Amino acid sequence: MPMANRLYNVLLRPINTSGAHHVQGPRRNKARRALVPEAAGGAAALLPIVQEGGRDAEVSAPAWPLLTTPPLLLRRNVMPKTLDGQITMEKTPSYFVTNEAPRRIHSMAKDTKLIVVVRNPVTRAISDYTQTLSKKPEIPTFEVLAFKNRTLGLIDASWSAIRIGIYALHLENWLQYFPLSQILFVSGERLITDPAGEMAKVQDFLGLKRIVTEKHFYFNKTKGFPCLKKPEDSSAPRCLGKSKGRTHPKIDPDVIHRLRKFYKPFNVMFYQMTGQDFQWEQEESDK
Ligand SMILES: Nc1ncnc2c1ncn2[C@@H]1O[C@H](COP(=O)(O)OS(=O)(=O)O)[C@@H](OP(=O)(O)O)[C@H]1O
Repeated sequence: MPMANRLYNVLLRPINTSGAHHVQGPRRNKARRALVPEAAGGAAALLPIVQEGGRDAEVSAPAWPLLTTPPLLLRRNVMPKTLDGQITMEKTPSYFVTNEAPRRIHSMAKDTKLIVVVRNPVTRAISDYTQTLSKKPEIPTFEVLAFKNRTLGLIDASWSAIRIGIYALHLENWLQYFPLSQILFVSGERLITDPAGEMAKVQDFLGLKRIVTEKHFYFNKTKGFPCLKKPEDSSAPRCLGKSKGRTHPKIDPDVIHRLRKFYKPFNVMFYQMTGQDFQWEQEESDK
């Protein structure tokens, strides 16, 4: 591995339900670490930090799982060594909702920085469902899965697509081990409307130079999302893959309304816990 003033090893393992990035160093007492759980909010959209950072700062992106293979054999043993001034990132979507993840990560590296990408939990649930539907077209409709008893309006909070969006519940678990100051919450909505703005926050949080800026993005009309501009040494601009930014099925507005009501108290709790208002109540419609 080449020596460099700044070198980021990024461990990526997208699953699309929630995600995490881990930044760790070789001599553990000195090197920087960050771990980033997210909740199907678009963690992959943070990749420009790796891609562009890599161009200026030698980034390598091997794919290593971290916590998903039990026991956590402390993956740092298999993660690449990181030198002082380097950052190793790890992204495993299920971290945020895995009960034992905070304790394990804390025992491995308590100075790990966490980045959580969150979006409106109603949209997140539909996105999650859309992803499953693409792999298993025979599953029941969203409207059927969302309820324990539709007549009574009883939401099925045990369905993972719904449960993952109860962010306050999951965050409580993380706060037993990590202070809020060690966690950055990225808005999945702003990641789409203002990718450079969210990226600036991420870079500041990680103590990086703002390498990824507005000049790196453009809005791709065909994709319907921001994409990275064509790099000088490449022929094609880079959008995220086909599995990111799928068209969602049309969901019964009444079901959307009930889900919004269901999530509201949890969202409010989440805003209070994080000190950030994500304004999910103000959105008029979901995709
Ligand atoms: N730039 C850009 N391009 C495409 N998609 C974008 C982008 N920024 C955010 N998003 C949103 O990311 C959503 C998918 O995120 P995931 O959580 O599945 O990503 S990951 O699996 O954790 O990497 C994906 O959700 P869906 O629209 O439901 O597919 C997008 O809304």
